[in-house]
Amino acid sequence: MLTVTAPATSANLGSGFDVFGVAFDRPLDVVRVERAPETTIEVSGVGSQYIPTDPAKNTAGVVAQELGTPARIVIDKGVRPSSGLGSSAASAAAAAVALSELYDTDHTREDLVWVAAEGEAAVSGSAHADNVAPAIMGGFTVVREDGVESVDAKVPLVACLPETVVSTREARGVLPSTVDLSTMTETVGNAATLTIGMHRNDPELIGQGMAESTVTPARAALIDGYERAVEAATAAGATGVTVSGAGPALLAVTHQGDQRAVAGAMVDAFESIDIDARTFSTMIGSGATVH
Ligand SMILES: Nc1ncnc2c1ncn2[C@@H]1O[C@H](COP(=O)(O)OP(=O)(O)O)[C@@H](O)[C@H]1O
Ligand SMILES: N[C@@H](CCOP(=O)(O)O)C(=O)O
Repeated sequence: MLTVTAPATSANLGSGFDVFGVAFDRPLDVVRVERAPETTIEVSGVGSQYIPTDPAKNTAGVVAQELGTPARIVIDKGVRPSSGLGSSAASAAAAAVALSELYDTDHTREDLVWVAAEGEAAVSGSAHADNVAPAIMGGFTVVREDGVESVDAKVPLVACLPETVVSTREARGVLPSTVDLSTMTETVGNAATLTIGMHRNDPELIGQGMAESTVTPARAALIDGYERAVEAATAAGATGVTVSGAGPALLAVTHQGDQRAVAGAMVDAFESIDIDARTFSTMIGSGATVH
């Protein structure tokens, strides 16, 4: 079978709601495909009991439908579902690259971003592409309606995943529908600062540019221990901390050498209120890889 891996990703980075994303080095989903008369899905791995095998409800199955590439699709989940680490996107991204390769379609990686986003639409109710873009293209990505830009940034990150579940669909439901002008100006300034930081591989600028005051507080309210974990990570040297995607994971940016301290501080903060948490220390990584 043809094997493709796609990584966990973190979307939004605070100031880039539905626009910014970064690829991790790990964890990864492994997707194997072979041609078949009709699409079937098998799922194993982390949280697989919560993932539908009906192709119409699984992001990888929706991708097969969109591409017109029926296949037996075998998914080994490394990215826990409903984590804020792009679990549904990792499968969609890996499936898009695998099926395109299997059927030798002439899609570019950017084309496949929009195909994989249809898989996301099927599970979250909106075709946001900010997880599938880095999962397919790697690096730091910027998604607009008419294109995807990517920067091969190298910056240390720590993701902290508490043992709670927040679905993207639920976390989109708590968002305000409007922002005022001064908030918009502040957010544009922060997003631009973050983008310059990515170009310079500068954790200070990226951390400052992650600040955001509309989406982040609404989502933080769904995560027990959020403020405590942010304070602990900041005291341990994180240059910025925000909600990863729709949560419940948190994303911290650090200087080289500070990841271990920041990871430990966040785990301790959650454990102090009896919530288990695990961390992933990673650099910004590559996108989907054919093996
Ligand atoms: N291949 C898949 N991998 C993970 N989740 C999937 C997949 N296909 C469908 N889902 C569904 O998507 C939801 C998880 O997606 P989402 O809430 O966006 O979380 P995440 O932030 O981890 O992507 C769950 O309801 C899950 O059952
Ligand atoms: N922009 C989306 C990103 C959702 O990411 P996920 O990893 O939680 O699926 C949003 O903020 O809703």
